[in-house]
Amino acid sequence: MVQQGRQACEPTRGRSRSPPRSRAAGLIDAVSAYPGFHSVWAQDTAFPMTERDRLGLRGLLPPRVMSFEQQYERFINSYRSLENNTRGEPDSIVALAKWRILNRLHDRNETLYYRVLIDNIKDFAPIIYTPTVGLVCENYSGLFRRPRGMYFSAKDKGEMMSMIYNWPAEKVDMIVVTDGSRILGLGDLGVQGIGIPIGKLDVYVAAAGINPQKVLPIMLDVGTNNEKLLEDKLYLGLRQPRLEGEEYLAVVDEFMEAVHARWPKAVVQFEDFQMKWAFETLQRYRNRFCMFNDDVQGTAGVALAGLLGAVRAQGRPLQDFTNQKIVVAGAGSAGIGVLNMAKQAMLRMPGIHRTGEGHNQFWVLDKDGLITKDREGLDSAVARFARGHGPDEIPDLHEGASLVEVVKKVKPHVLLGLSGVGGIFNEEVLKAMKESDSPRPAVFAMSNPTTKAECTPDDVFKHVGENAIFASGSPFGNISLGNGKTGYANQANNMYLFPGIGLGALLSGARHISDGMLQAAAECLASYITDNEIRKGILFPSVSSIRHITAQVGAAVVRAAVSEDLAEGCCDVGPRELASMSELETVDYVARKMWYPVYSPLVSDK
Ligand SMILES: NC(=O)C1=CN([C@@H]2O[C@H](COP(=O)(O)OP(=O)(O)OC[C@H]3O[C@@H](n4cnc5c(N)ncnc54)[C@H](O)[C@@H]3O)[C@@H](O)[C@H]2O)C=CC1
Ligand SMILES: CC(=O)C(=O)O
Ligand SMILES: [Mg+2]
Repeated sequence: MVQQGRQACEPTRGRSRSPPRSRAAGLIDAVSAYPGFHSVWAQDTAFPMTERDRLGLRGLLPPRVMSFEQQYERFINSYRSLENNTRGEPDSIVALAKWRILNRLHDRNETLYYRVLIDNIKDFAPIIYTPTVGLVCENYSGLFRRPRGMYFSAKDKGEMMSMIYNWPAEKVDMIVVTDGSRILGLGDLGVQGIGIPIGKLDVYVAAAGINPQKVLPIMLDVGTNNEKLLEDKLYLGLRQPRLEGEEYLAVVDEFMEAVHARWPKAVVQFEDFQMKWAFETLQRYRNRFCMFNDDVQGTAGVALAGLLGAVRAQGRPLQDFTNQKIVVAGAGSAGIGVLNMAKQAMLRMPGIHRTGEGHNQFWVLDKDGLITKDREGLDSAVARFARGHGPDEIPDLHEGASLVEVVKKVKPHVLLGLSGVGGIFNEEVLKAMKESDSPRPAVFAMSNPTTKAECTPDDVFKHVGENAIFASGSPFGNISLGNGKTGYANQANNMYLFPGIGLGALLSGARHISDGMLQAAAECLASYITDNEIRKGILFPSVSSIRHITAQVGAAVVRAAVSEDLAEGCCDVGPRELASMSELETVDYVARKMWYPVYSPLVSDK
């Protein structure tokens, strides 16, 4: 019997990942056959003597057997020394050094890596996720040492159905796939975008307790339009312009069919696709496969939770959401996703049926300014939110009006940025927000990574005032406002939701991921924060509680799937058992399903 980690579901026994059952010269063969193998089963100096004998490792390790705790402490000490030794160096150098040390740990001992990550998620999320993951993607070809995940390229057309069986693990539960076309706010990074699925799946392991042997990061390399990368001698991707139209869709179709054929129950998360493909693929696959688009749907839920928090912070009842004036800078996949979900939420509020679909509390800007009905060639997804003219339109703003003009005239309750452009909430814009009609003006600078944030918390508390509420996509530190007061720098990132959406979808065995499941996830996050925290300006819980939050969100998603009759169950728990669970029992069930990293005997006598 082979084990690693602790999880209620049976651990994966992959083909080449299966550890040897007797004296294992085979261990070495397997290590060379697949580079990920070693780190999955490795315990390094913690291998007990009995296992060293059985695995043929006696003499290949120093004689002293260390405990897991000692290895853990040794790593944390090295990490802290690195922090001390790099103090004063440029941020990017320090961040990459930290990423390297963590990545090396991952490559040699996955169990220790994930334990360190889970226990220190607040410290390490900014390294394995935003903002450092952005820097890693920008430099990926140069940083490359060993592969993680799978790569399907335009040249693999017709081969994907057999290629998918090259992945050595027998079972895969969670897949994050990108085509690298819009990596954070950094644009087209081609094959180098693989860093994003890797980072998102590390968050899945840490937050949702998905067994790392059952996750699969995937890059669909359909070329790149990034000239700098095409000219870079080290660039690891296809050197050709991006496929477009039917040629592009044929690649994604073939990939989705291949995944579904091998792992019909796997949840597929689409990540960082440029807007046109984000929406097109979502519509194309969402009723056929268990998939979702994190940028469109995960972000929307997190933003909605923040918007509802901003209403509560004003001391207003939630129904007052329908009267909130919201200015959104960015009409891309994330911005439009947020607007759609916020609009749906408004339409569900009591009283709104009077005005219905025509009710428009949003002012949306893109790179050409305010979007009005005068704009030519508007995409239908955006047109829904275009402002009109006439006596009902107060204030009357012209097509293409600038952000500062819009903020000055609208006096919004919330200013939300998903533009991918750093610094556009400048001093003039923030000073205009001071005149907001809200007693707690809210500014959400949600673009990533940090360099692309529309503003910083310092700017907000300085120019908008101490009553302001701030949230950003990448982490910032809180601000001391003097007199013992704190300006809270909330992190409004889809990491609060996607792990719970994925885990809930998986455990419910849902055929697809419905709007109701996504809405349940958002409402669960929104209700997580207490009134007392909200009054202080805290809209989102600490990242340190992410595993707890994810259990709650996951359970909310399971229950929604059950109530919509979409759940088919998972492992040995069927839909009837899921339906019979109370709310608390569902949370408990979801939490018990989470994998937790501990060493287990690799070889037992059975
Ligand atoms: N905090 C979070 O959880 C998330 C943050 N994001 C961030 O949101 C940003 C945008 O992502 P997508 O919508 O997918 O990109 P996108 O490329 O689809 O859309 C960007 C939009 O911003 C507009 N824009 C550009 N310059 C502008 C300006 N000066 N003023 C107003 N609008 C401007 C563009 O015209 C476009 O409509 C990225 O930085 C991404 O990292 C995305 C998903 C989740
Ligand atoms: C957080 C995220 O998904 C993004 O910035 O694209
Ligand atoms: Mg994303």
